[in-house]
Amino acid sequence: MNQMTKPEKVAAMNEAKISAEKVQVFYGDTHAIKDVSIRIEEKTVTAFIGPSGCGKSTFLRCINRMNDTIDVCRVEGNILIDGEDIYDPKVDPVQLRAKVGMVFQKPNPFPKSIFDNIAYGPRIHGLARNKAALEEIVASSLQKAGLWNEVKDRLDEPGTGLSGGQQQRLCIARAIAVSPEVILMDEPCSALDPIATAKVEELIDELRENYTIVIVTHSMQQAARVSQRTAFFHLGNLVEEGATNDIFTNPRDKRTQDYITGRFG
Ligand SMILES: Nc1ncnc2c1ncn2[C@@H]1O[C@H](COP(=O)(O)OP(=O)(O)OP(=O)(O)O)[C@@H](O)[C@H]1O
Repeated sequence: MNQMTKPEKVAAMNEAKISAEKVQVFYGDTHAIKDVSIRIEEKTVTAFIGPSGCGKSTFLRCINRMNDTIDVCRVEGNILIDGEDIYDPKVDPVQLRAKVGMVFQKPNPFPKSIFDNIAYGPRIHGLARNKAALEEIVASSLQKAGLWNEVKDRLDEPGTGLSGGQQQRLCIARAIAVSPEVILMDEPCSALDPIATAKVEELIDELRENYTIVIVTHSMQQAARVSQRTAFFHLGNLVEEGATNDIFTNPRDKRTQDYITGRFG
């Protein structure tokens, strides 16, 4: 009996939160993602790296169907989250994007108060029973994003009045407010100075306790600092994926080695 249960347990521990199989993405005639299969582990930070134009953002956007919003874009293959096909016609993309939140390169707070930036998602998804419950969600989201102490006395002020780094943490808090399971980050620090970058990186490290995080970054130092897994893309192909430390110290493919040693890209 014990012999039966043990392998099952091991399999469960290795279960992927996100599993992509033979994904192809086309923008009209441009074949941007070529036959990409990857398993992304739960409560782990996975970094997507690779030279400009290799398809990192395109593949990231497949994970919450943001590419649906681009007319010429066509996605083929399978992407499962918790074993469920996210491209199934029964899946509502709005619900999917609450479960799979996204943070963009440039902080993009709504032209609303700090409070309303966070309250917006919970309101449209009906997550709070009353005003007190909404206030509780706003406070806890800002706390989780490490911003509460800086903004608790100015919740009625515009989100756009915060510094760039604070705005990015506001956007992370906004993503957290609808209780996502996965957070996609597309170069979240590229518009931030080194101090704000360090704060966001610290936050990413804390968030991985509760969320599965996928981050696109041009900074190999950042990938090395924040991620446990790294995937290297090149010309639309996923060249290799593995433990971050292995990818940076012992890459299997010459293209990865050339990229991480600065020979191209
Ligand atoms: N909206 C779009 N319409 C047409 N082609 C696009 C679109 N977005 C991306 N592409 C093309 O798809 C390919 C992959 O682009 P993508 O932005 O995913 O690469 P990336 O690795 O994220 O690049 P970068 O690091 O420069 O942001 C490129 O050839 C790009 O020109």
